[in-house]
This record gives sequence, C-alpha cells and structure tokens, in this order.
Amino acid sequence: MSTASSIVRVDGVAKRFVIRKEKSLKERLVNFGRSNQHKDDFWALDDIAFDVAIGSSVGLLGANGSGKSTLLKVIGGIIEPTRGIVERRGRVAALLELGAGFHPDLTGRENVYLNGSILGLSRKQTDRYFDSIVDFAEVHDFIDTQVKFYSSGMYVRLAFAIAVHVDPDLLLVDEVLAVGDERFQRKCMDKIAEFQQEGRTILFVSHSADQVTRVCDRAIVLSHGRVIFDGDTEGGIAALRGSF
Ligand SMILES: Nc1ncnc2c1ncn2[C@@H]1O[C@H](COP(=O)(O)OP(=O)(O)OP(=O)(O)O)[C@@H](O)[C@H]1O
Repeated sequence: MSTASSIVRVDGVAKRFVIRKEKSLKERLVNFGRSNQHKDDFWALDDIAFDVAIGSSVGLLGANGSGKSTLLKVIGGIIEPTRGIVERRGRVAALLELGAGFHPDLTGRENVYLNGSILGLSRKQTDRYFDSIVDFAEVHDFIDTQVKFYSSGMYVRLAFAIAVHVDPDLLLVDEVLAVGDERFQRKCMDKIAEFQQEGRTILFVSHSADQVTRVCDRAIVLSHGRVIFDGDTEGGIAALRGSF
C-alpha cells in the first residue's frame, strides 16, 4: 500500500453488471427463435479512487442506486471489481445487506460459530466471545432458533454483535442499523463511538445526515457510480443535497 497510514486504497475501481431485460411480445414475434432477453452493460462504479486513513470514519453518501453498497462490497472483498485495485489491511468485519453472511437454516448459535470461523476466529476464541455476543444482541431466547425465523431487527442485532466482537480493524456498515429499534440503534452508535476511540476505522453508509454528522469525520459522495465530493461531512451533506 502506498501510504503507511492507510488501511484501504481504492484505485481506478469500476464495476460492470450485465442486466438482462425481457423482450416485449412484439420483439419476441419479430425475433422468433432467438433469445427472449436483451443484455445491457451497466457500470455501477466508474473510476473510483481514494485512500482511507487508519482510525478515520468515512461516510459514503449518495442517492438510491448511486453505487454505495456496491463500493462497500468491493472494499469488503465480497465482489470483485471489473477494473482497478482494492488494497486492505487487517481484519475486516462487514455488516452489509440484511442476513448476508448468515445461513438461514442454521440457528443463531451455529451462525455465530460459522461467522466466527469465516472471520478467522478459532472455535475457542468464538467460545470466549459467545456469551458477550448473545448479551449484546439480546437474542437469548432465540439463539437456538433457525435464523430464517428471526425478525429483521433480530438479524441486525446478531450480525452487529458478531461484527463488533471479532476485533476488526475495519468495520463496514451498510445502512442495516436503520432496521433496529431506537434503543438498539443508540447501543450501536455507542459501540461505534467506542470503536473510534480505540483507533479503529469505519466505513459507514447511511441516508441519515444526522448519523453521518455524528459518526464521520469525512464524507465521500457518489452519484451514478462516480465520486462527486470527497471532504468534510458538512460539505458532503451539501453536495449530496445538490446531487438530487
Ligand atoms: N448484482 C447486480 N446486478 C445488476 N445490477 C446491480 C447489481 N447490484 C447492484 N446493481 C445496480 O447497481 C446500481 C448501484 O446499486 P447499489 O446497491 O450499489 O446502490 P446504493 O447507492 O447502495 O443504493 P441504495 O441507497 O438504494 O441502497 C443500481 O442501479 C443497482 O440496480
């Protein structure tokens, strides 16, 4: 990585998706015998470049569909960029889409162990964190229930509790906190503040200007897959509002 103080480096990143569209009835009749689908290329991210300093808290802002979740997934190594380079240091814990990383047919307990092992913890290490994870998530009565029966709030509680207990250097949070109730959101915000004091790095997607202002010391604003602003949070929120 170019700078010793960076934990993430994103350079020239682009992501293309192939969109399949059904042809209209008229097109199907005219093209009888050929495929019933169009394929279009769609660039969800284009030419993205920035570094994230160790210990900083960066908000990713942008309208719906601007590419925030795709960028977090690329940074988390969950999807590959079509072009460009992503470099990361240290342990990464990602709270992305609801239920991502959980196996629906496994119980909460089994998912804690599964996630622990995916994040590089030994069984013994997960044993040590287990009670504290369940206490934080407050899912004691449901820990031996298959997670497919969890409410969305319960999913997020357990996912957040796991993510913050695996000792991550970099925490990626995509909006999911919005589904927790107000008391749990406050608890998560307190935990995030504790993380910041410990010098950990956070990349945070939120549509709440208030949350971004409280949590982040820098904002990157995306529009149609491109960075249109990179600077302080106040400027980021103004740029976001101007981009609609
Ligand atoms: N797997 C995929 N296949 C095709 N297109 C996709 C895929 N994932 C995302 N996209 C498209 O890429 C664009 C960016 O999506 P993304 O989820 O990154 O946006 P976002 O900024 O996180 O939006 P939101 O605020 O609504 O969560 C959207 O147009 C979306 O439809």
